[in-house]
Parts: sequence; C-alpha cells; structure tokens
Amino acid sequence: MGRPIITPQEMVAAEQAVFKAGTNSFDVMTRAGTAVAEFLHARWPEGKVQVLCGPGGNGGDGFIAAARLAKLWRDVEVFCLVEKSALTGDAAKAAALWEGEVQPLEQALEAPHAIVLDALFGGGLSRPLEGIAAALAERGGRVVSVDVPSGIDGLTAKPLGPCFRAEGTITFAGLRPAHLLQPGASYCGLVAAADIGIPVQSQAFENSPMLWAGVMPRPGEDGYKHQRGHLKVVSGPASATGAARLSATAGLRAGAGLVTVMSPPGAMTVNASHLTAVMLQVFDGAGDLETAAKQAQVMVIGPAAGITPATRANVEALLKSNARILLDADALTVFDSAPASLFKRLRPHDIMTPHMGEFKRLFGDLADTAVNKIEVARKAAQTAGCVVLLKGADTVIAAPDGRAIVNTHATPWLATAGAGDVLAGLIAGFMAQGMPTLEAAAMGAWVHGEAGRRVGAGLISEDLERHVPDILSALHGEIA
Ligand SMILES: NC(=O)C1=CN([C@@H]2O[C@H](COP(=O)(O)OP(=O)(O)OC[C@H]3O[C@@H](n4cnc5c(N)ncnc54)[C@H](O)[C@@H]3O)[C@@H](O)[C@H]2O)[C@@H](O)CC1
Ligand SMILES: [K+]
Repeated sequence: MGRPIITPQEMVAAEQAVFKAGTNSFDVMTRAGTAVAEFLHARWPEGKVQVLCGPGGNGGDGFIAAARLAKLWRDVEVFCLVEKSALTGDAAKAAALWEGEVQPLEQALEAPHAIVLDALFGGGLSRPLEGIAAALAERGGRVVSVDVPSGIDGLTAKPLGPCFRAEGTITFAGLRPAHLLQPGASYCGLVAAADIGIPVQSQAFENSPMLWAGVMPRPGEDGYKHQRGHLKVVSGPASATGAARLSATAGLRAGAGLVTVMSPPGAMTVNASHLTAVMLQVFDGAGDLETAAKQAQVMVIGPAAGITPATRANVEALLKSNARILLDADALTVFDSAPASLFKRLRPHDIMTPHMGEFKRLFGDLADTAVNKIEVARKAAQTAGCVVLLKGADTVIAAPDGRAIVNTHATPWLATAGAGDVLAGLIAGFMAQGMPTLEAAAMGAWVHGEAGRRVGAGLISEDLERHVPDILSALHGEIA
C-alpha cells in the first residue's frame, strides 16, 4: 500500500488501543529495540556504537538495542541523561536488560566511538534540547536515530532547537510527518519503519506505485486512440507558448490518445512550427474554449497563460464544461484577489498544482497556520473543493475527502524552468485516460520525479519526456 503517515499523537493512541486489548507494552518495546539494533547492525556493520539514552520510551528502545547489539558482538557503550535508578516503567525494565555500565551523558562528549545511536527523545518532543543533549546534537558525526532525530518535532517536521542529523532513522508502525516533510526529512537520512505489531490507520501515505498501480491506465489490446482520452492544453500568447507545449507533449507521453494545443490566433504560427504529434486548434475567447472542452476529457490551463482578465474568463468558462480541469500557474494567480469566486466553481475531480508562492496568493496565511504541510494541503483541498498538489521537495497531494499523499521521489535538479509544466501535462495525460484525479496526481509526481532522477545534473525540462516511456514500461512490468 505504501507507507502510512501517522502523527506521534496517533501513534500513542494506536499503542494505547493495543495495550488496552491485552498486549504487553514491554513486549512491544522489545520488538522496537530489537528492530533498532538490527537496522543499525545491517547498515552500519562496523565500529564502536555509542548509545545515548533519554529518560522515556525512546531511551528504553536504546537500552534494548544496546543489549541486542552486544549480543551481535558489537562494541557498545551506553550513556544516559538520567540515573538508571530514576528510570520508570518500561524504560526501567529495558535498562535492566543492559548488563554493562551506564555512564552519565556528559561523558559521551569525549568518548571514542564510530557511530552514535540517538535514543534521547522521540517524535513527541515538545521542548528544545538543552545542555549536554544539545551539545551532543551539535557535535556532528555519524548518527542513527530512534523514531526521529532528537530535537525534531515529529508532527510539525521542524527542529525545536538544536537537533541530531542522522544518516539513518528507524521508526515504528508508520512514518511520522517529520520523516517526509521539510525541513525534518533532511535530518532523517534513510528512513525505515519497523512493524512492531501496532496496526495503524491513516488517510495519508508516502507516495509509492503501490498506491496507484491498480488504476494505472493501460490501453486495451483492441483499443484505439479515441478510447485513450483527449487532453487539450491552453497556450499563452505568441511570446509565451513553450510552457503549453511542454505540458502537451508530456500529456501525450503519459498516454493520452489525443492531445491538442488550444492557441490564440496570434500564436498559431509559432505553435504550428513546433508541433508534430500534438494537434493544434485555434480559440478566440472564452466561448471557443468552452465549446472545445466539450470534446475533451481534461483541459489544462495556466502555464504561461498570462495574468490577464482573459485568462480569468477562460478559467471560468472551462469550469462550466464537463471536462476535468487542471489549473496551474497564471490560472491560479488571476484569482488572487477573489479566490472564493474560483473555489465555488471548482469540483472534487478538478486539480490545482500551485507552488508555495502561488499557494499563498490564493490561500493566504493557511500555509503558516496549519500544523504541517500535509494539513496545509488538506485544508486547502477542503476550502477549494478540488484536489490540491502543493509542490516542493516534499510535494503534498490532498483531496477534499481528506486523503493525502506525500511525494519525495524527486531530485533537487527538478527545480528548473518548465518542470512544473511537464508535471501538469503528465497528470493531465493520466487523467485523460480515466485515472481518478488524486491517483493521477500521485502517479504524475512519481513519474516526474523518476524522470528527473534519471536525467540528474544539468537537467532541463525538455529532457524529462524522453524518459517517460522507459519509466512507464517498467511500471507496467514490460521490458523497455
Ligand atoms: N510502549 C511504548 O509506548 C512504545 C514506545 N516506543 C518508544 O518510546 C518513545 C516515546 O516515549 P515517550 O513518550 O516516553 O517519549 P520520549 O522518550 O521522547 O521521552 C519524553 C520524556 O522526556 C522528557 N522531556 C521532554 N523534552 C525534554 C527536554 N528537552 N529535556 C529533557 N527532558 C525532556 C519528558 O518530560 C518525558 O518524560 C518513542 O519515540 C519510541 O522510541 C517504542 O518502544 C514503541 C513502544
Ligand atoms: K531519537
């Protein structure tokens, strides 16, 4: 299914439910600590391990991991923020399993080691690290963290103050927002989620082909192009046509049967001189677009459309048609003074794909008031009444019904002119073939990220579409 995302608070509730039903909480901690040791030992197999234990459950996992690592013949030293005798509950039971010495945390600063196991605090931390814990966080070195890097708020994905920067993080049951959202994710390194027998339910998932492979569009053996959907992309004026063509070509690569660029009369020549498989149709005003939308499954408007009253009228006309609409860039910005007039027209199967700048123009301070980016996108989707894909290193896609998908399958090289136009085209191309909007957006973000990774350094947006056939072939289990 892809890994579920739960908040630290939801994790506590899930644990409590399982404990209430009779599962022994120390058995669960034992599974957690054992998973920690195995994660560390498998990926960092050599060198002395310095285990830093906090006063609560996170420290408990650390003691169990230390005992297990010693059984695996690892050289281990344990340091604790509090006296062993001050530990209570499961953490005290865990500490009792560690037969070696427990040194005060201060002594860890100078002690020789190769790898640090950071078991100071979990994702529920609510105040900044102080004193020796803060000094250890700032020391650097090779760190493996339990649950989250200590000092990071698992819910908001923000550092509370000084925090550890890990090469790897092992958490339990599902992922926390901090493992995927920035800036927290950049402190986590490689993230594993161990099954410790706590079932979790969530409406938020890490993007993975497993989420949408079942509804991936695929042409039938006896299919023809008209069954694969018609996508139409609205072009800007003569001096700004490239963005629409990037979207259109990506839509064709995504598999839409027919793709048409809708061109203003003055841009026909320049569009015609650059298009081959993509078709071209003239439009002169909003009425023409509304008519054209009757012969389309999906319309894309926004890439270089122009921040003009005409663009606004075009969007309003398209939203009267039965086609699903993808709104990007200028099609969003033209509503910055009257977002409600856009929101009342949008339907649950439409989609907008803003970056943070465009988002803030439409949704104001929502981006700063919601607890994290997943909630930001969720609230925006509810407010706008359509699917919202909020771009970034951590792209969040949310539907009005509360489902959310976080895509981190990407590369910073994608932060370049035109990459968003390609993303819009891919999503619209999948939608044109009948894929539900949320899943089409998740697949679009994933394929886009994978294409970006395959190009790597030096990427320009024109490079992306060439990689789409191999990526789709692999997703369909065919040899490219
Ligand atoms: N039985 C369970 O509940 C399980 C818990 N697990 C582990 O337990 C962790 C959660 O345990 P806890 O809820 O005890 O949380 P923590 O282990 O993060 O410890 C919180 C404790 O630290 C104190 N504290 C908070 N901020 C501090 C600061 N800046 N300086 C000094 N002290 C501070 C708090 O007052 C509280 O006593 C998870 O992260 C996970 O590693 C796992 O073992 C799975 C099972
Ligand atoms: K930790």
